[in-house]
Amino acid sequence: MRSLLLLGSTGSIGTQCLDLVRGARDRFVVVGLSSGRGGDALAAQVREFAPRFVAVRDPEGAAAVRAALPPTATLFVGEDANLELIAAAEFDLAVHGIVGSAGVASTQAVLERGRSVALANKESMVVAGELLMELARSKGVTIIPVDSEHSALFQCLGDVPIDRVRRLILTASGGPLWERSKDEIERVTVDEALAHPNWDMGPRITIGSATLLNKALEIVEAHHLFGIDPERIEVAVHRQSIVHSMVEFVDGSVLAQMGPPDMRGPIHYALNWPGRSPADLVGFDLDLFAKLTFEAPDTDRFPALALGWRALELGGDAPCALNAADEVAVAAFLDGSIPFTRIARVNAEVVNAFGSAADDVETLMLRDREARAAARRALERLGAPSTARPGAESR
Ligand SMILES: NC(=O)C1=CN([C@@H]2O[C@H](COP(=O)(O)OP(=O)(O)OC[C@H]3O[C@@H](n4cnc5c(N)ncnc54)[C@H](OP(=O)(O)O)[C@@H]3O)[C@@H](O)[C@H]2O)C=CC1
Ligand SMILES: CC(=O)[C@@H](O)[C@H](O)COP(=O)(O)O
Ligand SMILES: [Mn+2]
Repeated sequence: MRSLLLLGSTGSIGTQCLDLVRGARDRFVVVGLSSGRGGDALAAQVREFAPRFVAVRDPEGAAAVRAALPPTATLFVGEDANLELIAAAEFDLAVHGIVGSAGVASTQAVLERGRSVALANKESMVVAGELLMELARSKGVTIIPVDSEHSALFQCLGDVPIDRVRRLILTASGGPLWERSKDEIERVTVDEALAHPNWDMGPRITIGSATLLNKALEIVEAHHLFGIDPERIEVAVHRQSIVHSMVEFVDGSVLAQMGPPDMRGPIHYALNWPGRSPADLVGFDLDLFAKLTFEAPDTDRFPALALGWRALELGGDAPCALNAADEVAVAAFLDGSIPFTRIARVNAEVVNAFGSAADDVETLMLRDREARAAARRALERLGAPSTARPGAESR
C-alpha cells in the first residue's frame, strides 16, 4: 500500500489523481489533502477519502471542511497549512497539484522530509529548479514529473545520460489561438482564450497555452529536470497533443511517448513509478492517431514562447520573475482589466529587469514578490485599472 499526500486536491490535477486512487483503493491510501479555498469541494473529498490530515489556506473555507473531518483527523488552516501538513503526515509520495509559485515551499518541504514528489507544479522547477534538484539529489529522492511533456521525456530517457541526447523536442498544442491572425489575437476574449482544444485544465495554465508562455515555462522546467542546455531544447507545434514530447539521441534515433490527451496517464505513471501497473486508459487508437502533424513555432504571433530561453539566458532570478509576472498578468486578463496581448508584453518587460543571482528559496520568493510588484506597476503604466488584489493570482 502506498500512502499519498495530495496537495491541491480540488483542482484539475488533484481531482484526476483522486479518480485514479478511487479505482485502486487496494494500492493507494490518501493520508493528506489540501486546497486553497477549502469549502464544499474539499469537504466532499474529505468525506470520501477520510484522510488523517487536511490543510486549507483560507480560514473562511475551513468550517465546511471541519464539519467533514473524521474524528481523529487534524485540520491545519492558514498560509503555512501545507507546510504543517507535510511536517505532520507519514507518507510515501506527495502528489503536487497546487498552482503557482505558492507551491514552491511545499516542494521544498517534501524533499526536505526525504520523500519523492510527483510534481505537476511546474512553477517549482521554474522558480527554484536548480536548488530543488540539488536538494532531491542530496536526500536521495526523486522528482517525478507529471507535466505531460516532462513525463514523456522522463519515460523516453530512462537511464540514458543526458550527454547521449542531441535534443529534447517539447510538443506544444498551439492552444486555442493558433489559427488566428495577429490582429485577431489583439481582440481575443477571455472565453476564447480559455477554450483549449485538447486539455481541460485550470485557468492559469490554460491561458499559458493560449499565449504559449506555458511552453516557455516548460523549457525552463526541462532544463532543470534533465540538466540539459537551453540550446538543446526545441519546441514543435503538434495540434493533436498525442505525441507528448520527443528525445533525439546522439545517433539520430528519436523516441516519442504517445497517448490521447489525458492527464491521468502521466499521473498514473508517477503514482506507480518506478514500475508500471495496469490502467483503464486508452492507448493506441487508429482514428485518433491517424494524422499527426508538426509545425514550427511562431514567436511573432506568440512572443511569450521566446521568454523561456530568454529567462534562462538572463539566469538567476529571471525565470522566477517571468513566472510571477505571468501570474499577475493572467489574473488581470481573466478579470477583464487588460487585453490578451498585454500579458506577453508585461512578461517581457519584467523578465528583462531581472537576472540577479539568488542562492536560496527564501531569496527567490522575495524576488517573486518584487516581480509581482513590477508587473503591477507595468500594468498600471500601460493603462490597466489595478483591480487584481496583490497575492490573489492563481487562486
Ligand atoms: N491541469 C493540467 O492538466 C495540468 C496542470 N499542470 C500544472 O499543475 C498545477 C495545477 O494545475 P491545475 O490543476 O490545472 O490548477 P487548478 O487551478 O485546477 O487547481 C489548483 C489547485 O491548487 C489549489 N491551491 C491553490 N493555492 C493553494 C495553496 N496555497 N495551498 C493549497 N492548495 C492551493 C487549489 O485550491 P482551490 O481550488 O481551493 O483554490 C486547487 O486545488 C499547475 O502548476 C499547472 O501548471 C501541468 C500539466 C497539466
Ligand atoms: C497537459 C499539459 O501538460 C499542459 O501543460 C499542456 O502541455 C498544455 O498544452 P499546450 O501544449 O497547449 O501548452
Ligand atoms: Mn505541459
